[in-house]
Amino acid sequence: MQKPLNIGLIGYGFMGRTHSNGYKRVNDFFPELKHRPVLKAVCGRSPEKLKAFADQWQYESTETDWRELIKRDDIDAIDIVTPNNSHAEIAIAAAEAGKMILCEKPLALNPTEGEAMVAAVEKAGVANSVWYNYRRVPAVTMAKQLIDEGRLGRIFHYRANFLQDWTISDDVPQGGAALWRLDAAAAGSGVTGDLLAHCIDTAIWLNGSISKVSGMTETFVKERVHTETGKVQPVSIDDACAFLCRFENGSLGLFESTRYARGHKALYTFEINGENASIRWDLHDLHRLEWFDHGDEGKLRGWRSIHVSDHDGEQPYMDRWWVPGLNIGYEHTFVHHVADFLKSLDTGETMHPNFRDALETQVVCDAVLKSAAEENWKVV
Ligand SMILES: NC(=O)C1=CN([C@@H]2O[C@H](COP(=O)(O)OP(=O)(O)OC[C@H]3O[C@@H](n4cnc5c(N)ncnc54)[C@H](OP(=O)(O)O)[C@@H]3O)[C@@H](O)[C@H]2O)C=CC1
Ligand SMILES: O=C1CO[C@H](CO)[C@@H](O)[C@@H]1O
Repeated sequence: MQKPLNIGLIGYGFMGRTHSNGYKRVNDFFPELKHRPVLKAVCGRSPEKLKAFADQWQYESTETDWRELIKRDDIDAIDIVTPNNSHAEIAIAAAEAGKMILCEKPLALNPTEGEAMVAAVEKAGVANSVWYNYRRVPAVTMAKQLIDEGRLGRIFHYRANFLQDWTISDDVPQGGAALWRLDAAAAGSGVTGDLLAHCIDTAIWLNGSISKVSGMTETFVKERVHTETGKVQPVSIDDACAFLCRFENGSLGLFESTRYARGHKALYTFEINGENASIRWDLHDLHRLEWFDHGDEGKLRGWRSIHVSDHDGEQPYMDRWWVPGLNIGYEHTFVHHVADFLKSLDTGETMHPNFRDALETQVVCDAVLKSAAEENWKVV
């Protein structure tokens, strides 16, 4: 008999759906887990949309004020899937109420908020995690295993991109419920916190801490209509950001993100070059890990395309799904995240990435933005 873990979800948009799907699916595919999420309550400010979501996803109850949700004795874990400017206030209140917390990325608007969040969860001793979900694409997890096994040897280069094209038109407004990502007050930053944060989280996980950065940003469309005021207002988020960095292990990094790469909707790629081998991964072909091994016999040496889908027990997560060779997708990364969170509760092991890990990413984002503004290198 599994122990119920009563979830209070705050926000019911894009991530509200991916997380709810994760909670519903997890025990079917990870039956050994000792906890079972229960969709106890969902919270949002628009009662009608909230009710429709609760009915569709079978939440037991709704709340229109997150403070009321946090006060409830029948909620064990608070899941924060609201815009970035509300993460800190909700998380700190939830920690003070002794709730476990799963928070969406980026952790906060800035490192000051992030530090207060880390202090709150660590003081309260509550389980916490941040949904940097791309770590749990099986091919990305396998890249981590190959690196940790020392197969790449000394690492020289890390490069990553996250490219989109949805804000190219001047007609896209900023702010309000749908377009909060273009409003610095709600989002904190543009592509740096929204997209590069994913690349930085993966990079720190795979290649260790970043010690110095030098960034540049651009805001291509300088003014947009604000959906709430109806007025044309300056745009203060970064539309594009690129940065160079040094990792503590001596390797060099090159990162780029933009919402102005025509033709790209959500292309996340990374490549790592080591002394003995290289790895390449692309979100649009997420099962595939490209692998070059200099130790291969000379005449057969070349890039291998490994389809990470074998359930012989050696490729991460895949033994939980279908027969070898069949694919899973984006949504499964959230199922894996929930599974690993529940496993951490079962075993007492620390879940990663947690608030402290996400603070490290937040600090790098902040240093990149400061470096771009001041046109100099920043020590992280
Ligand atoms: N891990 C990943 O890959 C991804 C992460 N994200 C992150 O997830 C978070 C949410 O993004 P997304 O789901 O796309 O956002 P959406 O705009 O789709 O949804 C936001 C939700 O938050 C609710 N909300 C806003 N303010 C409050 C409030 N004060 N109290 C209660 N509910 C509130 C809104 O409902 P209402 O208006 O009714 O209050 C809405 O349901 C962000 O931090 C984002 O960065 C997003 C996409 C992918
Ligand atoms: O991974 C992601 C994909 O793009 C979204 C924006 O469009 C991001 O918010 C998100 O974190």
